[in-house]
Amino acid sequence: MEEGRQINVGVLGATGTVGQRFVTLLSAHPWFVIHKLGASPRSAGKTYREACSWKQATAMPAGVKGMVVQECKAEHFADCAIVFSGLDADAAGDIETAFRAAELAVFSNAKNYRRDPNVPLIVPFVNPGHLAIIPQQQALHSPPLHKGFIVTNANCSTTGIVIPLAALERAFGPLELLLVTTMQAISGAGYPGVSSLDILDNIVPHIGGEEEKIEWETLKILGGLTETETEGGGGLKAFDMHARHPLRVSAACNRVPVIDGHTECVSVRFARRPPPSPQQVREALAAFTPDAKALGCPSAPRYTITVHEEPDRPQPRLDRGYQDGAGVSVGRVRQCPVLDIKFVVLSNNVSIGAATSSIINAELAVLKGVVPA
Ligand SMILES: NC(=O)C1=CN([C@@H]2O[C@H](COP(=O)(O)OP(=O)(O)OC[C@H]3O[C@@H](n4cnc5c(N)ncnc54)[C@H](OP(=O)(O)O)[C@@H]3O)[C@@H](O)[C@H]2O)C=CC1
Ligand SMILES: N[C@@H](CC(=O)OP(=O)(O)O)C(=O)O
Repeated sequence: MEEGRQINVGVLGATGTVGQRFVTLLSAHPWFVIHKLGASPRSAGKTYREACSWKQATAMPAGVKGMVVQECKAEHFADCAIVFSGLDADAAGDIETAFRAAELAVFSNAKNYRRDPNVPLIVPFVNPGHLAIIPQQQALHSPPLHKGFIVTNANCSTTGIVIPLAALERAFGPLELLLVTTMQAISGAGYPGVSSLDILDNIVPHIGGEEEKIEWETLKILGGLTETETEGGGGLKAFDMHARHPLRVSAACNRVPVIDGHTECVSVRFARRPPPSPQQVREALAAFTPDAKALGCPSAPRYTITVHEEPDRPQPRLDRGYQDGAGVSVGRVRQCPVLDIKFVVLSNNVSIGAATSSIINAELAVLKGVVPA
């Protein structure tokens, strides 16, 4: 990335929970400059200040207050090199496809294209190599210039766990079994989210579709790209989740009365015997240095995984704001009498679970030359 170079970006769904986090982070970004904001037809034509019910702890950035919110039509965003999407999933499918067809680079939080074998599902500290599928996606979906593409990031609960899981696989080889129980914040449901009468003084032991997403997304992210022979003879890359990754996953998801920050209790079994000790696991987690850090992504946190020694950490209220929510916190690493090792993960669902991941994915794409700098 050329020194001092600025890249125009747009934010779709800019008025929502994730969109507001995008706006906050991008307003202070060294490369990306917010050029356009988009939301539903209900908000289009209003200034951002009028359209948005601002829920961030910091003030709305001065530079966006007077910007006029656009309808999410590609022609309004034609002069953006990158578009970040915090769109509601009901709207994201058609809009993101239209933006890709209009030759735009889309970095999406929505679930719609995560399963598509030609769309990378990227957690930036885990599988940036999956950006390699983009030329194939462009050839299929982005004629005539082959410039447009969609990159998705993962479900927020998946993101929180795959970061420590990737660190463990890098140090100790493949994982065989994973059991995870989540305690997910209300902000994960967007704004206005779960009604107060449902969530105060309560726990809701069901989040629609969440367990299935954790179970398959983990395999796509930790799995690899494989070459398959096509009729014409050329090698075609594809995500071959199950064949590549031996892991079996079971997730149980709960909504709890916490505003931000998903807490997850994880137990794992390693394929290699004997398994590592809790102390070896702590050291491997703390030492984990992802490519995003080595390559110099400006939004990568100093510590990807913070390992707590205190017996009562991590906690959402105390740990979700550390490093602006860009890393994950792990604690209570101990022996599991049923599998091998168990621990607790805390991740900020709106930051590393959503907007921060998308932004680092875009930084990686710029540094790797996928998006021209
Ligand atoms: N919250 C979280 O922790 C996480 C969320 N996600 C995903 O990110 C996406 C955004 O989530 P979140 O911010 O929580 O959701 P919100 O409900 O808070 O925001 C949704 C946004 O989508 C816009 N929108 C709704 N309908 C349309 C439409 N027809 N056309 C254009 N824009 C529309 C809304 O605009 P308007 O204000 O005008 O209605 C708003 O800006 C979702 O797909 C979600 O699943 C992923 C990971 C974590
Ligand atoms: N379902 C998550 C947030 C979310 O929107 O996930 P997804 O992007 O996978 O639909 C939660 O409620 O905490």
